[in-house]
Amino acid sequence: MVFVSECKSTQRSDAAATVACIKITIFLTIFSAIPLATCFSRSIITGHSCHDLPLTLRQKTTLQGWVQDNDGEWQWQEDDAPYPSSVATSTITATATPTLPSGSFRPKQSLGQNYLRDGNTVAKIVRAFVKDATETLARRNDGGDSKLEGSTQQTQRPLRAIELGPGAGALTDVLIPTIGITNLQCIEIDGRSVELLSDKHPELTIRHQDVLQVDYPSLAKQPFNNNDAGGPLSIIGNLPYYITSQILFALADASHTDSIRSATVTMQWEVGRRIIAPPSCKDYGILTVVFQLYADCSIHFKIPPTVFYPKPKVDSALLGLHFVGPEKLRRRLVGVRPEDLRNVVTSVFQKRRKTVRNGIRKLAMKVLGDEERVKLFLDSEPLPLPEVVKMDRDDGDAFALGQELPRDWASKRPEELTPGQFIEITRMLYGADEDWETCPLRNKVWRKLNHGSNSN
Ligand SMILES: C[S@@+](CC[C@H](N)C(=O)[O-])C[C@H]1O[C@@H](n2cnc3c(N)ncnc32)[C@H](O)[C@@H]1O
Repeated sequence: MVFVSECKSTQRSDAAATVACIKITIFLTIFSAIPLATCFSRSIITGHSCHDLPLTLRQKTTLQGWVQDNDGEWQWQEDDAPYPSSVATSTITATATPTLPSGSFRPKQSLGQNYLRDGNTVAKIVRAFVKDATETLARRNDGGDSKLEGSTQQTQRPLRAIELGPGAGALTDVLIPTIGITNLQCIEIDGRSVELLSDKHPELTIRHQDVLQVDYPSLAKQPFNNNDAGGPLSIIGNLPYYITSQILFALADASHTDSIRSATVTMQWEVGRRIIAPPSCKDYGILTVVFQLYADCSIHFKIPPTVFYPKPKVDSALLGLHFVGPEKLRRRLVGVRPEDLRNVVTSVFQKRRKTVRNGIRKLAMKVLGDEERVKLFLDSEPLPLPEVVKMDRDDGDAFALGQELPRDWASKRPEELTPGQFIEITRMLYGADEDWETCPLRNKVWRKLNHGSNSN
């Protein structure tokens, strides 16, 4: 358009010049549309977002990653896209589900408050939650009557649900008649929501608390009602996206004690893609390695911005995470300590464009102490697989099938290695507990040290 108006401003009467001008305009229009069209068609075919577009053509996001603080402790730096400003209230119809109390209840962007306003989506999320929670119990083959690690209590009920961030109760209102009010507890930081929900559902237990400070193992031991003796929890939540990764890492840690069995949670679409990414994909990273090791993960469905108030600029996903639990996790880790694995994956993914050799060198120096030993480690052949992994591999277990390291493992890029292969690298660098069946799984490995209770 700019080009056309410039052409007009010359006011040339020469017809040939005008025709040339129009041709150039058409050419430029087509030319500038090619990258967008390519990206659009590729995203339809592959489902991938257009990460490789220049920043001018896509939304700018903050960078993610692990950063080491002054104490040498790794901290996860959130990468979730900043929340866009609220859409004008006038564009939201009065029939939205649920309605927020008029006047006083303005969504707080700082708390990631994007409320569900579509009854169908609410119903789909609750259905997916019930499916995840019951399937996980069935997968473990124990009908839910298992003991929590470190507890003598038996669970009586298969479903004890925790809703994270209930807000004005869009999900809560449907969960209560579905699973029963005494089988549900909510955790919410916003006092306005706590008051609103307490008025609406006086019998509901709502914990006025920061979700990042929840001590899941002790929550799992507490009975929810008179017929309950405590037991594993099933999580549901339309999460506040600004702390998605931190919430998920806390759940992974809680699965060490079998305190959490399943999680059915919304998240930014791109974060969901990272969790389910296959190796050699640009979405593959720390979240992938951790959650494909700790859980069976799937995306239930994509959620458009239009079902939220205010509308976020990003698409969302509903994910189902079925935690494998301490027994299977120990079998997969074969004596490797999760904290050692964390050090390895955070080191190499900090330098994801470099080879594993370059990404792990500094950590190897810290662990092994001298250059010679580091060189030996980096040049060494993979260890023979532990017997239990061979057995699982022979049984066709998908995780074990991907565990063997290639001989040139050190010259691979981090995203080319499977979660099982990261376990093998960690075993080579740190060694592993011989008695893998009882190897300790600490309370805090993936979550931040200042989150949750101080026990470890
Ligand atoms: C995306 S909204 C979901 C609200 C409601 N469940 C819905 O779907 O309409 C996220 C909710 O999490 C709450 N929240 C945000 N940060 C929190 C935190 N650190 N601890 C507990 N709740 C938090 C917000 O106040 C809000 O109610």
